[in-house]
Amino acid sequence: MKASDILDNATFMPFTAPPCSNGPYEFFDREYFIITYRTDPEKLRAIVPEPLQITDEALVSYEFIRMPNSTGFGNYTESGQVIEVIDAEGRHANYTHCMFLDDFGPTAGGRELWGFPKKMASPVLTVDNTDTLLGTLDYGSVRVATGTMAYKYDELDKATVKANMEKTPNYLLKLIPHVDGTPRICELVRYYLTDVEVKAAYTGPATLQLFDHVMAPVSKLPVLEIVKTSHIIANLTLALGEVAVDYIADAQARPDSNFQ
Ligand SMILES: CC(=O)CC(=O)O
Repeated sequence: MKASDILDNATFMPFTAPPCSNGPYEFFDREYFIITYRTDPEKLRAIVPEPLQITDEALVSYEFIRMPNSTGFGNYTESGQVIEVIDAEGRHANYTHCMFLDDFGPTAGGRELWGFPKKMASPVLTVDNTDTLLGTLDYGSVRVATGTMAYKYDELDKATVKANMEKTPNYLLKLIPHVDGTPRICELVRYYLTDVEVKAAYTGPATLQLFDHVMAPVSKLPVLEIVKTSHIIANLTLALGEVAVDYIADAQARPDSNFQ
């Protein structure tokens, strides 16, 4: 195979059977169950990368997301934690801390393309006992998260939900090592959700329990108080990302730096 042929198709590995398509990445009936809670600000400060800053409220959204119908990634579920932050431009933004999926395609593609911090596990989002929205996350045989919410309790304004989803910048810390183990890509990546069509949006009383697991340490951001909840069904496109900060280039440009 010629180098030019490799470069023409150099996206995901394996080269001859990539785990996902090259996009666009559209989601139909994407269902979110989100429980936003207050946590320990010192624990957040220790993990949020600069120039992002935590908010005074120290909020984390624990999310269960069902994606029954996506282009390029399949039919899958994910669960994890997103931290509310202020970005360098002073905007309210999201920083994805960890996500656990049951589908290899978006796990590999999400890591390699945008830098989503995804691992494989077993999340479930369902309606239980007819009246309860239930989200669970198991890592191997161990339960690490359980969320419950009253099903379709109080309706939210769909236009407000759509506006918030589209205007909020989302950030990721993309890390890809060089073959010698040193950092090759170390970037803060920004992406947006586009073409959002909100089909249903509800809020209601909820509970969230997080349990200790060394490989899925969601309980390291403890639940102090639940402050808001939502259950949203929407069609949307996950847009490609842009590099907000290149930490390696910035370090190399500093005159006092010994980072090569
Ligand atoms: C790649 C993805 O799967 C993105 C997402 O989690 O929405």
